[in-house]
Amino acid sequence: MKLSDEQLAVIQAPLGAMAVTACAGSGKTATAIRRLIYIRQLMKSSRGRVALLSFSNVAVDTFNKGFQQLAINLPDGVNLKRVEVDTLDGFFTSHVIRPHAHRTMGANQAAFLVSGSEPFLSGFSYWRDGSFPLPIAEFKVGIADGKTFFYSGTGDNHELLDQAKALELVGRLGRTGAYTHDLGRYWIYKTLSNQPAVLRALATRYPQILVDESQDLGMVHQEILELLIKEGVQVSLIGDANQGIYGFAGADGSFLRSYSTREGVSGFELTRNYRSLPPIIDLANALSGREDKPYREPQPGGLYFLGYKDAELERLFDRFRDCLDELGLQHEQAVILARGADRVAKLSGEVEPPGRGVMTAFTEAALLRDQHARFLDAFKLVSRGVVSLLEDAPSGLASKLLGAPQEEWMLRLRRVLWGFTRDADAGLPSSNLLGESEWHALLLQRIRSLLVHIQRDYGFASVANLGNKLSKRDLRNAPLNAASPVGKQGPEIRVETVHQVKGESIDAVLYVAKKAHIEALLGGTGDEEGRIGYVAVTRARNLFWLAVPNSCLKELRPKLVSAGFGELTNG
Ligand SMILES: Nc1ncnc2c1ncn2[C@@H]1O[C@H](COP(=O)(O)OP(=O)(O)OP(=O)(O)O)[C@@H](O)[C@H]1O
Repeated sequence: MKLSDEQLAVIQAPLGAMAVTACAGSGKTATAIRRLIYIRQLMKSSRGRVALLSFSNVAVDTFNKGFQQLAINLPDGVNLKRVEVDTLDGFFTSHVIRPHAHRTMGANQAAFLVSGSEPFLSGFSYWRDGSFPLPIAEFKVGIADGKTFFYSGTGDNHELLDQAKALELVGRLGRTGAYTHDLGRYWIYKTLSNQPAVLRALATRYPQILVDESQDLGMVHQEILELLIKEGVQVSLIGDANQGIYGFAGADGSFLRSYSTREGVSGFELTRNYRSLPPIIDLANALSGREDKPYREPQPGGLYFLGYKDAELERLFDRFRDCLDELGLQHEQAVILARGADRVAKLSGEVEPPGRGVMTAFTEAALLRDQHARFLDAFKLVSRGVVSLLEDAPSGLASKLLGAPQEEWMLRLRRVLWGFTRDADAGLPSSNLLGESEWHALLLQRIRSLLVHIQRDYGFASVANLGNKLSKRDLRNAPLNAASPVGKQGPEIRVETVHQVKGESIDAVLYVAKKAHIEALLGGTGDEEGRIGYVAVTRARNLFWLAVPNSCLKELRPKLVSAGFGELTNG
């Protein structure tokens, strides 16, 4: 790969804090990895480490793969052991929460993550006059002028909580050692603020931190980074403010936008889009007001719109598949996008997991594993299911298994449950099997032997009414993954929300939109709905199809044509 001058300028800049504003498809991944290695080279024999932090495990995997490839050819002198890639939450969990937060929380054991569904959390609900109690898992944390506050809801729909009441609940939960995802950030901030030695040690160990996708940094993450900056850490931000689509979660992109104007921070730009064909970049430029340049030469593909109605989605998908075949694009390299999870479920004709109670957990886990390769979600369900079959499991066991257990026996048990979840041949049976006869019989047999193993090695007996709990009464004698008789078949191309494909490059995108989404897309990146449209458009390498409801086709046609879309007529 021949790096551009802009990419090289970022990679080879002298040591120091930087703000890199980059367009979609500009090779942030390749640039960030090389910068990471270059920083470590500049640090010479210093013992300090460099961390590259991002938001998703997928991004971390991509960075790690790229890093491994480059690392092979590096001279021995580069100290690659002192280079780390992690998610922001993963990084702060291992360096702050797990080893140190319990002291600030007042807990007598290491902190552990709870998902929100644990029964014991019902004792930590926030009671409001004349309304339902708010579960503590719905508490969100903000920071203004260095003071933390608790709220619930999102965006304009948020509700500031009674701070004294909320703080009492958070503190009481903290004393048990438990924290929810959102409260984790609160405890990181509190731990670093209240234990200066921990902050100092972290800053000494990681004098250089790069944050990718930094438009998604929320208020609390920003304040955590500010603490490190004050302590001398050089923080570099890389991101694209036009792709900020987590405003509802408190990330408004302002940290990235203003960072380059700070004293001591150098600003850089990446303005060449390596991903998309020129017509797609023209639209992205028009939406964002940028003038990014294409790298690829024109070739068949581009931007098109067509009408659809919900009753005829199959026809829409057929046409899309035909077009992929004509262009020689693989169906696996294409995606169908929708705005929300409900819509995704409808478009993909998703199969409802059959069963009740613990059986639903196992059937859903098998479907998640086999239909979506969502192993972690499947593991969570299997863990909860299995723990609910144990007579005398310690309280919070399922949550501890999902978090980061420290006790050796729990780590072993977690490995056993992971093995059971992943292995369709010896563990959780395949969802291709007939539900009532084959799948259920195998599940029962394997769960029984798993429980025997757990009793022998860990001392937990299983519940008495196992047969009842694992009843097959809701299973049909059809493959578990077969649609119910009234259900639809799926489109055979993966269907995702726009948020799920953030960061990806995809050959062909079909965005099945509603009128409001199209208007927002055409309105540009000034607001979050517009940025969501922008993210959808800029995932596409060769082809972007916008499916427009027939009911508003006439009204939107002129705007779409003037934005550069070609129309695909019916027939
Ligand atoms: N110098 C280069 N020459 C050729 N291809 C490049 C170069 N730099 C990056 N690319 C390619 O550009 C594509 C897009 O890169 P990448 O996915 O890192 O974009 P990104 O900046 O993260 O985009 P987004 O923010 O939209 O997700 C990748 O296929 C990558 O291999």
